[in-house]
Amino acid sequence: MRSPKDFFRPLAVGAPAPVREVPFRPSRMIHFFDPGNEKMAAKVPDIAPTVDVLLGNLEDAVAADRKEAARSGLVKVAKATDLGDTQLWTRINSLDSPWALDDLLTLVTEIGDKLDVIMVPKVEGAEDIHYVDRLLAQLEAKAGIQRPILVHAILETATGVANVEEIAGASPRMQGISLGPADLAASRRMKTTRVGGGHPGYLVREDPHGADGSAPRATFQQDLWHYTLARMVDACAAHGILPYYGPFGDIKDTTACEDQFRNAFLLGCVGAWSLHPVQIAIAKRVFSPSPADVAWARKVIDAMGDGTGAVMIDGKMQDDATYKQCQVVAQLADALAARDPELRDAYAAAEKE
Ligand SMILES: CC(C)(COP(=O)(O)OP(=O)(O)OC[C@H]1O[C@@H](n2cnc3c(N)ncnc32)[C@H](O)[C@@H]1OP(=O)(O)O)[C@@H](O)C(=O)NCCC(=O)NCCSC(=O)C[C@H](O)C(=O)O
Ligand SMILES: [Mg+2]
Repeated sequence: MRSPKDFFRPLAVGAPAPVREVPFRPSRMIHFFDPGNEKMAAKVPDIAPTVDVLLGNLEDAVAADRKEAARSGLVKVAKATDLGDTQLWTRINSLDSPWALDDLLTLVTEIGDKLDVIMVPKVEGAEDIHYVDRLLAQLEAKAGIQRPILVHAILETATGVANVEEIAGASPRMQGISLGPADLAASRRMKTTRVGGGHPGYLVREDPHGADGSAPRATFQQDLWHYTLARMVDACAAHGILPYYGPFGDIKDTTACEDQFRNAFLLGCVGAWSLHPVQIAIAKRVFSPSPADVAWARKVIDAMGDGTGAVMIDGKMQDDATYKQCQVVAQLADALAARDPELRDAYAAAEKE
């Protein structure tokens, strides 16, 4: 094992120095598109300004005989399009596939200077990240890339969940982790065939009640993903990287999509995947704190002065801990407002009320 002192050393001569802190860049929605699908790729110039992250997907949902078309399509899109301050990510094929190596070789050498983050699917342990880490350093050095490409892992196998803490801390390149509920369900042999979301059979039932115990008993659907998401959020927070909910496959059920995204937001996630244009606005709405919450957070911060002690505001006790909670909301609002003028105006208006 290498010395902890070497953690921030480049893994290849001539590769850029690793980042010491993951930069927080708004990433409320990671918008998936198939770069080999000409119709979808043609929409990129219009979609890019409406999303925080545009992701060229090379893995699942791209048919085996379209893998090369997707890879070369992404190179074409990246070279031809000015994405402004929208981030460009890709999801490469899984490390046990015959395509992953060529994905990395082609993308880093051809468009490495435009790629912000590489999403790696089906990560099972730190060794998967170490493999990608070294290879990226070699390719960055070869291509003369000036800043390190970051790595994002998808948590979508039972082994990956068991090792989530070591995955989160495996490399300074680690930018974040997303939940992949479809592959995870298969890996765990769960009996849901959905991509995220709940299941009507996963519920708790009210105790028997009524005179003879036969009154109708209410049931309450439970969240299949709560345990994994909470574990993932803790692992990410402990290692200073960013957690994301992943995909919601029932495109038509925008209400349940919004609920799933909001649960993730409240639990600590900074974004989710949008698979279809209709999910972009949902993610934007959910992962931006509401103007009322931001105004409240600023009110508490102002009232708390140096952030110590206790005060009462509108009947609610505030102290050092609520001050920190409010700072989380206010700092997120500042970062989003810097990118999103509409949001900036909404936050400013709410503060004046
Ligand atoms: C899901 C889709 C296949 C649906 O596509 P389609 O049937 O074409 O839907 P619509 O007719 O409603 O589309 C309307 C127009 O919008 C364009 N479109 C659709 N999706 C996108 C998109 N993502 N980006 C840009 N443009 C998009 C259509 O081309 C239509 O255009 P027009 O005809 O001109 O009006 C499709 O949305 C899709 O393929 N989405 C991405 C799917 C994907 O990436 N899946 C992989 C991620 S989820 C996953 O891998 C699981 C995870 O790993 C886990 O394990 O949990
Ligand atoms: Mg998957």
